[in-house]
This record gives sequence, structure tokens and C-alpha cells, in this order.
Amino acid sequence: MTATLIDGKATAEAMRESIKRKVEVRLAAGQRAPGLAVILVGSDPASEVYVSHKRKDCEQVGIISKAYDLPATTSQQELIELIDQLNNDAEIDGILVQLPLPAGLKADEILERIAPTKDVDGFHPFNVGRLAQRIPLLRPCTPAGIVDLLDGTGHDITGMHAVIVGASNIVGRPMGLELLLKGCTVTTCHRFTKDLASFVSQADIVVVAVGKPGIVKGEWIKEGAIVIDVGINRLDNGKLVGDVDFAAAAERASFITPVPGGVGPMTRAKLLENTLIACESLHKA
Ligand SMILES: Nc1nc2c(c(=O)[nH]1)N[C@@H](CN(C=O)c1ccc(C(=O)N[C@@H](CCC(=O)O)C(=O)O)cc1)CN2
Repeated sequence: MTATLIDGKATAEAMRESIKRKVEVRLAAGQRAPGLAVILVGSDPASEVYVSHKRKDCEQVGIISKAYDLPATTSQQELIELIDQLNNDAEIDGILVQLPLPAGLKADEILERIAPTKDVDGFHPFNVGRLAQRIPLLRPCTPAGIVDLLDGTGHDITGMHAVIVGASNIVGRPMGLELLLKGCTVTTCHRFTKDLASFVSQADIVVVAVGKPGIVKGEWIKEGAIVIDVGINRLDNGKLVGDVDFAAAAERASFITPVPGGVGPMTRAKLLENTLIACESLHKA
């Protein structure tokens, strides 16, 4: 392998330590701890794992997390009423609704109900619009975490051609906005893109967020490119892999994120950072 591994796990751990110190400073000054409401609807096994990690992260840094584990039969109206209640709770700075929601619940309406100042996932149209207009407030966690990892490479990415594979609301679309803010030329590829290989092979930075192992082949990677793999796929043998053909891509890339231990831990760390921002800058109570 010639590429340098981008260690998201270590970067996230350093972020958590820094957030923990800031929370301690608040407490020493007699201020309350930040509060995060974590809402899980149903019993999707992957979501259960992510939510339990998020709750443990909160505990580590001194953020109070309030758990709302709701049955899959929860109605749209019940969820909206819970969000209204949390919007008005002075001790809650952030509201997180774990995605995906069970079929039948309209995620867009639910996410839009969260007060934009408590939208620590950065998914509310207000926060996406702020990012699009170059005045970000609460930024979507995964793309914001990736920007930190790119900054950590020490490379000035201004003017680089970034190719994003995947156009989801959680990663692909806000990733494009973040990379535009960094001065990249951005191409977003999606399910209708013809000749994906030709786009990826032109990229100085490739961000892949599809959820299909091996969708990006190692031989497509331009020599020296930075490869960011957001995919998390569990194979039948229990092994966790990304969307990029890792071993072959690492032969050509300058930097590459591993799966696990790359982007995933940064998503969680950014959630804590957003909760602290919401607490310190947006609520202050
Ligand atoms: N409300 C949200 N829902 C979802 C988001 C999100 O940002 N907000 N993103 C994904 C899932 N996700 C966070 O919720 C997430 C996924 C993976 C990881 C992570 O740390 N992955 C580890 C491996 C974990 C494992 O063993 O399975 C890694 O990559 O090292 C963190 C967060 C969809 N839903």
C-alpha cells in the first residue's frame, strides 16, 4: 500500500477530549451540561448500534443524553408532538432523530419540525440553506467530519476536482456544498450517471457514499488522489467493508480512509460538537 491511512478514530477521540474539556469549563462556571435528545423509532439493528454509540459518546464528554426509544408503531402525530415538546424544553440543546425511520413515517416533515437551532444533525432545510448560502450554522455531521479529515491531511484542497459518488440528503448533497465552500470544483455522480469510471478517474478527491461494496474500483483512482469512503457494508462473513475496493485503491491514492475507523467515528464526534455549539451559541441558557 502506498497511501497514508486517514485515522478517523484517533481524530474523533481527540475531538471528544476537546469537547469534554469545554463541557468541564461550563460546569466549573456553574452552567448546566449540554443536553441531547436521541430519538430511535423501531428496532433497526444498525440504528440501535449507532444510537447506543452516540449515547456512550455523550456520557464520555459530559453531555446529558435523553433516550426516547419508541415502537415502530409510533404515529407521525405522536412523533411530531414529542418534537414540539423537546423544542420547548430549556434543558435540551439538540434533537436527533435516528434515520432511517420505519416505513410510513414521513422523515422530511419530522426533520423540518425540529427547531433549526436544535437541529444538531444539520438536516433541517434552514441549516442546509445556510450551508448552500455560505453561512453555515449547524452543519450535517458526516460531511463536516470529512472536511476535518481533509484538513488533517495538511493539503490545500482549493481548486481540486472533487467527485462525490452518491447524492443523498445525509452525505452526498451537503458534501458537495462543503467542498464548494473549500474551493473545490465539485461533480456529483448518482444512480443515473453514465460512465462512473470516467468521472472517478478525473478526481483529485473522491468521496463515495452509496452503500454498495466495490462500487468504486481501485483501478479508477487517479494516482495521488485522496479517497474518502463513507460506505459501511456488513458482509455475510461479518466483515465490515466500505464502498471502495480498498486494497487496489490504496495502491494509487495518496490518502485513504479505512472502514471501519475512518468517516464513521467522525460523524459521531461532529454530533457532539454540534450539540455543544447549539448549547453555547444558540441557546446559552
Ligand atoms: N440522524 C442520523 N441518522 C443517520 C446518520 C446521521 O448522521 N444522522 N448517519 C448514518 C448512520 N450513522 C449515524 O447515525 C453512523 C454510521 C456509522 C458510524 C460508525 O461509527 N461506524 C463505525 C463502524 C460501526 C459498526 O461497527 O457498525 C466505523 O465506520 O468505524 C457512526 C454513525 C445513517 N443514519
